[in-house]
Amino acid sequence: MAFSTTQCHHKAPPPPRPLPSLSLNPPSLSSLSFSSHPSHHKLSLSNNYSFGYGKPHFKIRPKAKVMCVQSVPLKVMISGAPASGKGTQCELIVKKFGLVHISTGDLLRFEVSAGTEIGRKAKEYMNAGRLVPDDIVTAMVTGRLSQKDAQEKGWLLDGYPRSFAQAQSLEKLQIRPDIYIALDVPDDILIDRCVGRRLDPLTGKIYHITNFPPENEEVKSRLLTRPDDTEEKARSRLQIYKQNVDAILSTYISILKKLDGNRSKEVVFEEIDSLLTQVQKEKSDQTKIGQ
Ligand SMILES: Nc1ncnc2c1ncn2[C@@H]1O[C@H](COP(=O)(O)OP(=O)(O)OP(=O)(O)O)[C@@H](O)[C@H]1O
Ligand SMILES: Nc1ncnc2c1ncn2[C@@H]1O[C@H](COP(=O)(O)O)[C@@H](O)[C@H]1O
Repeated sequence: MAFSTTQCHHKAPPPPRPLPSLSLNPPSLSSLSFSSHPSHHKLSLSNNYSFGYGKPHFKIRPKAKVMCVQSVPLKVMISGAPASGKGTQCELIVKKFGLVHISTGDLLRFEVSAGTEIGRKAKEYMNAGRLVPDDIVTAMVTGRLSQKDAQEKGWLLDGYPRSFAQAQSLEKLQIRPDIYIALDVPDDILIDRCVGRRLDPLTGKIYHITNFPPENEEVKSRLLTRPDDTEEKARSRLQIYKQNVDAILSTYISILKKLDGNRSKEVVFEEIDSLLTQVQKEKSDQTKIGQ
């Protein structure tokens, strides 16, 4: 099959709200206003209410609290080497759980294609398959996590943290996921997945020339290749991943779930689905107990 070799700077369409006010300074904790306290999820009628004029002749004394239990937003981190299938699983997770997908790679590609100051700084690192400096990425992620949609619907962080320092930045802001999913895939498979990866700039869908070929000629004709998906750059990204992974995992060891990512995407998703459903249930049970 002949595939387009056009290079792209987009893995997905631009984020719902572009980030024009991205600053290189991370927002302070107070401006992030993360709150998952159970009391914020209930409406309590604890007062007595009287109706009528003069001496009240009708009084309501609700004995029970009236509660409005909302589903508790999930906070998920997904990690793994380049091309381990994070983006592919995120498409499926978002469809089922409605979380806000925050991919640092996508955010950076958006900045690059928009020609912003951040994009100009990030481009040389990305094209060389190196990590973009922490201060740039951390400001971008914390800014996005603090937006209303992510706080209300829950979030799915993909591609961050990628270094111990990045993990510590989130810890300092008390931003912790409920679960940390790590996809494990052998090196030779990762390289093949990188080199064969193609992206649809229109839908953001991720394809592979042999594993997931496009549905028709129209889609095929518009597929793009990421500039950092050459074998050489993929190997460099993999090496950087290996240098950092243990230190990052140590931060999330208590909530770490390691999964075999070298199975069909449907089978991998089945396992993720069951883990997230379990976490969601535990969170919602805890909220009910807290009320
Ligand atoms: N379970 C799977 N089996 C076979 N191929 C897969 C599987 N999951 C994803 N792929 C393919 O592997 C390639 C990389 O997938 P994807 O973009 O989801 O990885 P990623 O972890 O998000 O990568 P990166 O960190 O480099 O952005 C794509 O071409 C995708 O179609
Ligand atoms: N968390 C990150 N820290 C530094 N650099 C990053 C981070 N996330 C993404 N990048 C850069 O973007 C490319 C592509 O990322 P993908 O997650 O593979 O889409 C990556 O190689 C870094 O240069």
